[in-house]
Amino acid sequence: MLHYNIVLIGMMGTGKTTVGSLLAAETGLKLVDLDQRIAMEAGRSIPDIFAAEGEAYFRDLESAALRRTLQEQGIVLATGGGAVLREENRLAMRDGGLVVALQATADEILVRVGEDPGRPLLAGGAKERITALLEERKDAYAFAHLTVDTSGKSAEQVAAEILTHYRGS
Ligand SMILES: Nc1ncnc2c1ncn2[C@@H]1O[C@H](COP(=O)(O)OP(=O)(O)OP(=O)(O)O)[C@@H](O)[C@H]1O
Ligand SMILES: O=C(O)C1=C[C@@H](O)[C@@H](O)[C@H](O)C1
Ligand SMILES: [Mg+2]
Repeated sequence: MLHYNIVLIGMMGTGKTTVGSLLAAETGLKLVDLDQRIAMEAGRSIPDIFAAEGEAYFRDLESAALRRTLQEQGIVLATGGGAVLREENRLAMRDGGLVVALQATADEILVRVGEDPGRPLLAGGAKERITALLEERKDAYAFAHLTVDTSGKSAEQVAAEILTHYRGS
């Protein structure tokens, strides 16, 4: 098999954690959620890190955690929505596993995440922020080996689609 790890990328609310957990259950790979790992290692929540230290500090923690995590084998890695922003991260992901981008429309993302205060980058108008971030980041998500449109599909359908590719890769 060419790729052992599966790396899920995509905007907030595209289903990385949900689909990642289904993939882990189906394959026996271990689910690692990068946001959860960063928060656990820092001993505080992601909104707290953003508020106290700023986004650049969070991105440094994220890059370091990503690099370390990708040294593991046999994982499904659900990354944070902005983990693709740095080129070094994109290269590490492509080297580290089958990179799958999950896509959804801004309207669908809004329904899924609501006005969640746990997502600092959506503060001050979730719909506008989601639309702007999707536009800003569309090139950054395009490096994936596989892109799956999740609109109108259940998380189970999305996971099944990914597994077909994973098993054939
Ligand atoms: N294919 C889907 N169809 C409908 N709802 C979904 C789908 N996938 C996930 N969801 C729901 O959308 C919400 C967000 O999903 P999830 O937390 O998995 O996204 P995420 O990509 O991990 O977001 P974040 O980047 O913020 O961690 C959850 O309530 C989840 O149940
Ligand atoms: O899209 C983003 O930039 C983010 C997404 C979340 O997963 C977290 O990593 C954090 O809230 C930043
Ligand atoms: Mg998640």
